[in-house]
Amino acid sequence: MEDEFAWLDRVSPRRFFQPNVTEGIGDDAAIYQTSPKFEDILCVDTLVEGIHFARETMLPTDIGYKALAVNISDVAAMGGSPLYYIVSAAVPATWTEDDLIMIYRGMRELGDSYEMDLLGGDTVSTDGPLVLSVTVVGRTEKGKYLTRRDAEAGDVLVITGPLGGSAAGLHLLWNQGELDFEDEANRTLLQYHQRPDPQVIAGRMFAHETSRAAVNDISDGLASEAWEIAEASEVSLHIDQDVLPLAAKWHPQFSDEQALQHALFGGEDFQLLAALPADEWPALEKQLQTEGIPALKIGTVQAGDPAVTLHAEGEQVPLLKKGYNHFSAENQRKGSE
Ligand SMILES: Nc1ncnc2c1ncn2[C@@H]1O[C@H](COP(=O)(O)OP(=O)(O)OP(=O)(O)O)[C@@H](O)[C@H]1O
Ligand SMILES: Cc1ncc(C[n+]2csc(CCOP(=O)(O)O)c2C)c(N)n1
Ligand SMILES: [Mg+2]
Ligand SMILES: [Mg+2]
Ligand SMILES: [Mg+2]
Repeated sequence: MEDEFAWLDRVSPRRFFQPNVTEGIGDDAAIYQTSPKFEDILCVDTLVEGIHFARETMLPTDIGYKALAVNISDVAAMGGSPLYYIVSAAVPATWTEDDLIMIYRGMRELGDSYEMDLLGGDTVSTDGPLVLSVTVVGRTEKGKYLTRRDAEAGDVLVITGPLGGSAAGLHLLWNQGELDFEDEANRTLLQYHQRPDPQVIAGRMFAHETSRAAVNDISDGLASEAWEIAEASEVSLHIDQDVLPLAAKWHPQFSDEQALQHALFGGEDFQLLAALPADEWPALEKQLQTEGIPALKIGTVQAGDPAVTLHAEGEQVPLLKKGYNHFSAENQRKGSE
């Protein structure tokens, strides 16, 4: 298999039996209406040992925290609040009962902060790696959910915070023999990788404080997620390289070019990327700042065939639709080592 999604189209149902489904396969999460006031949000993401984490890169508490965080991030990208979660764990003999308790402690730490309830799950043994699959249910007010389809020419393109921190943190973990965990600059990058902060408040603001917004969370890298908005909305996105908030910009270990590559293609940052009407941005920016969210305008939306262009020093370069692909030759090799 070379592509994560080519086959999906062939198995996607062409119609729904249930009349209350409003969004099926295709966005960050599914949406179905459950009451006159609300729509429910449903999503699942999986973390696999050796692919998403390793014993060397994450404590059991971090693994649990991140397994839930990546799902809350998809709820945030739909403009909702997370409510419930269930967990499927495939556990090899190399992981102890204490490890599992710590994984659940990490999940609970984050879940409690959102007043989410753990409602169930499933546990099986495996002779493969540890696999954790978390399903989250969230909710948003009727008609208020956000898709990737609503970007229009003239919009501003906004990001909720620094990019590339997760990839830089992972790079430190793998490549820095004696990593100084007391160093503040290192700790910041490790935190981005090990305990990403899903942008629920920002997602709620995009849903409620704009007349329209197209939103995606950054799991596979800015380039890849920008392309998803460009394709779903049939617009051309223009990103200004000089204003991109690079998480590793001031870290002595990374060159500016490395920090940029991590931001564009690294992934797992879990910031929200949003396109919204330009005249609504100044007021929203102030509201986001009041909440302590360092959101920034990083570009614009223009009419044209789906494309993403990076502007730097008077030059424009097309940004490749490159991001983390589970089935690329590179990642296949890594997985089988
Ligand atoms: N195996 C699958 N079966 C059915 N639908 C799937 C499957 N894998 C993905 N999807 C659907 O495809 C869409 C895109 O999934 P994808 O996992 O890329 O979204 P995401 O969670 O935003 O990204 P990431 O997994 O990188 O965090 C979603 O609507 C998802 O429900
Ligand atoms: C040990 C280890 N090696 C590599 C990575 C990097 N990584 C794994 S999956 C992924 C993209 C998001 O996945 P998904 O599309 O499933 O959300 C990235 C950037 C990691 N986190 N840990
Ligand atoms: Mg997503
Ligand atoms: Mg997913
Ligand atoms: Mg996801």
